[in-house]
Amino acid sequence: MSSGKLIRIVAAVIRDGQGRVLLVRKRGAAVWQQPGGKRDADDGDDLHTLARELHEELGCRMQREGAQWLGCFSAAAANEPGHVVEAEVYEVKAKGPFVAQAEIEGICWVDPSALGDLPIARLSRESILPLLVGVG
Ligand SMILES: Nc1nc2c([nH]c(=O)n2[C@H]2C[C@H](O)[C@@H](COP(=O)(O)OP(=O)(O)OP(=O)(O)O)O2)c(=O)[nH]1
Repeated sequence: MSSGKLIRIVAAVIRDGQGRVLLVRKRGAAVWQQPGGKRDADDGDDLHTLARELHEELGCRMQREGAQWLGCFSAAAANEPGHVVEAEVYEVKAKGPFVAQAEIEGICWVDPSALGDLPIARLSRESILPLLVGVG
């Protein structure tokens, strides 16, 4: 993808026992997206970024063991017009409860095969959630 400024993030797929996927909506944002975010200078690696972001957003503890890299995907960024988001995406397990923290307005669990007309960021709707249909 060539247009726009690039925002690099690390994003998480967290699933429940029924295969539903956890999405978050940031305060003031219109669309649902994967938990995660930009790397900090102090982060040792992608899983460190993810564990920090998941704790900040959801108050949960991520397990590094068993994390599975799903790929690197790009789309028009949801909350920053004119920017492109590029995400390293990992499926991870985390110990809940999952509770929306300050910067998060809400959380929801979606069935990737039945998204309906829920407003979902393009990266998730077009690249990440389709990978998960009928898997696990
Ligand atoms: N975290 C995340 N961001 C996404 C996804 N899809 C998507 O377009 N984005 C966009 C939203 C924002 O424009 C940008 C990431 O910003 P962010 O707000 O999540 O990152 P952050 O928490 O580290 O940001 P900041 O508050 O420190 O600026 O990428 C997604 O699935 N997860």
